[in-house]
Amino acid sequence: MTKNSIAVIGAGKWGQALHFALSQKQECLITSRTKKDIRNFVDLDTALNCEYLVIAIPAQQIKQWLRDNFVYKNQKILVASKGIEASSGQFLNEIYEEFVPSKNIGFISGPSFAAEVIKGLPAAIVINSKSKKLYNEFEPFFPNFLKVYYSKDVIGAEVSGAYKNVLAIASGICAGLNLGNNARASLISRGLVEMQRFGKHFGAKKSSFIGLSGAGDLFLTASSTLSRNYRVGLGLAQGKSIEEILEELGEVAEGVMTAEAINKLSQKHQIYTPIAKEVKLILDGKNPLDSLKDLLSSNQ
Ligand SMILES: NC(=O)C1=CN([C@@H]2O[C@H](COP(=O)(O)OP(=O)(O)OC[C@H]3O[C@@H](n4cnc5c(N)ncnc54)[C@H](OP(=O)(O)O)[C@@H]3O)[C@@H](O)[C@H]2O)C=CC1
Ligand SMILES: O=C(CO)COP(=O)(O)O
Repeated sequence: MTKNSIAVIGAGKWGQALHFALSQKQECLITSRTKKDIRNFVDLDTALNCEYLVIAIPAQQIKQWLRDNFVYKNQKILVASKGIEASSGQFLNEIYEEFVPSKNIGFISGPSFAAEVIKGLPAAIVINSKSKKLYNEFEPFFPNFLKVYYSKDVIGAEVSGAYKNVLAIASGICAGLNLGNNARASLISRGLVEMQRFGKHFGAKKSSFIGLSGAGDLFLTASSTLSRNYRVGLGLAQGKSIEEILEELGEVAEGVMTAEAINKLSQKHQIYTPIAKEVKLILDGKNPLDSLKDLLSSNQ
């Protein structure tokens, strides 16, 4: 293993933005499934030899990717994905811990559109890890335009990052149906309470939901057309099928599969998650306006 070296794995939108950011103060390698014309693009074996890895592969693909490709050599890992595996209902920290000890794993959270990070615009993010040492080692790699905070609340960050994508779909639907700003603000703030309730069940700290990881990322994603998940919601409001929307998008919208994961977990653990439930019903074909009426009307 090459000491003090860093690589990004997954050269999609977020992987490329993180690679840009992490290349400001030192050399940062990057690799991906598909070979790309990016500076310092290397093969996977070279990347896996780095001491520090940042992995930006969509949540639904992580387990298989780790099984097929990952070789643990005591690397320290930052997980950049935001989602919950739908087939198993497993959180990403549970999946990663089968391959890497938890002291070597951290999660990036907070409001951070790749399109802005790759322009060097300022943002604040959080590294969430059981190990403060891991944060101390990763933090100096980040450029000045990214302020990096530390939190121990791995599950709080994971639930926030994943859940806000589902709520962004709901918010996009509300906007697309022209139900007004009042309705959308109600939905977002009730969504914040809903994701906090869900997270609390799995041991998340309440404070994570009012900070950058929770409210910060939710407000960002649920109010901007830069968000893919929000745009999925706009498409659903126009009556497009989810297949058509995802085809047009050509990038991952984690909220789609995470809605399924949350519904699975809510049923199993009896957690009240009405917005995630309606998003899943809409994805399965329910009329979006009927759903929003069911969520927002006083006589329901
Ligand atoms: N975009 C953003 O603003 C942010 C995204 N995130 C999160 O980061 C994660 C990645 O998102 P993003 O980069 O934007 O998504 P993109 O759709 O832009 O890219 C996803 C990348 O994942 C790779 N990939 C897909 N399937 C596999 C697989 N089976 N095995 C290996 N690699 C695979 C692809 O690599 P290849 O091209 O080489 O085939 C693809 O480029 C998501 O969880 C997202 O929620 C988090 C914060 C911000
Ligand atoms: O997580 C994000 C910003 O923090 C990106 O959101 P989208 O995946 O909806 O574009």
